[in-house]
Amino acid sequence: MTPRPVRIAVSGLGAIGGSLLRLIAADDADRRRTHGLDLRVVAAVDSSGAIVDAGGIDPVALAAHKAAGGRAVDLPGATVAGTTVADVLATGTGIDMLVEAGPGDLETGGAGLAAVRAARAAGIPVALAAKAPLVLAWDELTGPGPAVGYSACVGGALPTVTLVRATLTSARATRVEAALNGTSVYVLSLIEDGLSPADAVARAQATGIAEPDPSFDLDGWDAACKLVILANATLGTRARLSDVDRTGITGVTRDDLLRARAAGRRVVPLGTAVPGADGWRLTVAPVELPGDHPLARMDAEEMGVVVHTDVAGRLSATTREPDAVPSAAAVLRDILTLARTPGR
Ligand SMILES: NC(=O)C1=CN([C@@H]2O[C@H](COP(=O)(O)OP(=O)(O)OC[C@H]3O[C@@H](n4cnc5c(N)ncnc54)[C@H](O)[C@@H]3O)[C@@H](O)[C@H]2O)C=CC1
Ligand SMILES: N[C@@H](CC=O)C(=O)O
Repeated sequence: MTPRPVRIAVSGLGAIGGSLLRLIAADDADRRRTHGLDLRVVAAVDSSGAIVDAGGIDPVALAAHKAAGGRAVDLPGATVAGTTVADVLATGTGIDMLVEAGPGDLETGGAGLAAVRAARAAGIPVALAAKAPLVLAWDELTGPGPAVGYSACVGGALPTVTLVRATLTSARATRVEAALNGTSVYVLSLIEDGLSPADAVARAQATGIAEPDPSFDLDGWDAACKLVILANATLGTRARLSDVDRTGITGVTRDDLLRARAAGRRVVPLGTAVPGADGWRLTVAPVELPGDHPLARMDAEEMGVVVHTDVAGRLSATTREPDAVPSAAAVLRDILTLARTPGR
């Protein structure tokens, strides 16, 4: 059977967008036969503006152009189409799916939330890497209308929401623990190894996992976003960012890390959800865990989640992600899932 075309607009062409372009380019004939889809990038947006090509933009050329520091609007042969996803949609270029992988704006949702809204208003499903739109507009984006995939928003390639939901089908969570900010795990580990905090952050940025403004990671905002999304998706609650009691990792010293290690313990940047009389209590903070805790055994490049339940035991899962590629793979997973959803 001929693979069905899926025409994709990618907004945000950095670590995630660039990795996704390469994964799409690597989607060879064998893989297309397996999943039955022919992924084509027909629009791309970065901070310079938007480009469209109904016949398909070469993902390898665009990824290489961006990696070399180029702007999307300067891609040779590209047709410029304004500056936003709404501008792209107005050109009438057929778009089947939006990938939103631009920067997060936790105040207003910024261009990311506007892009998601424009796509959904046009009947187009969205695969999100950016968390801010979901955190700010959970009910809207998970309510009626085109589907929104957000696998990459909750721990890279770890299918966190799927695993926790499946576990809680027949059980109640008594406590959820999530170490889902890879940058914080990595930075603490490098500091423990003797690097200065500044050098550790620079190394995290070089891998592509850190946010452009590292305070988003180090001050616990990213972990708080992930905890809010996980709680809303799996715990039957409607949490907001302001519900999270948040402490970042900047106060943790090498001495703290070594003292914990010498006592057989480990300092882990942890998001925690605990049921209380008034609903779920959500906390993000560096926590000293006993050495045999599943999240204390993670290495520098791992993230993980642990769900303690009443009758289904203790689920724990981790993922090792040295760069942004696994998160881009999670976006690709959402693209394929959304495109194969009946009714599309
Ligand atoms: N890097 C990672 O490992 C992961 C990142 N994310 C999220 O994915 C998003 C992208 O992350 P990265 O690729 O690491 O960031 P990045 O900083 O490497 O890339 C951001 C891209 O967005 C573009 N951009 C800026 N303003 C824009 C606008 N108004 N419209 C469209 N594009 C615009 C920039 O030109 C750049 O191409 C962020 O929201 C991040 O939180 C999610 C999972 C993992
Ligand atoms: N900055 C984030 C990237 C993924 O969401 C992290 O460090 O985990």
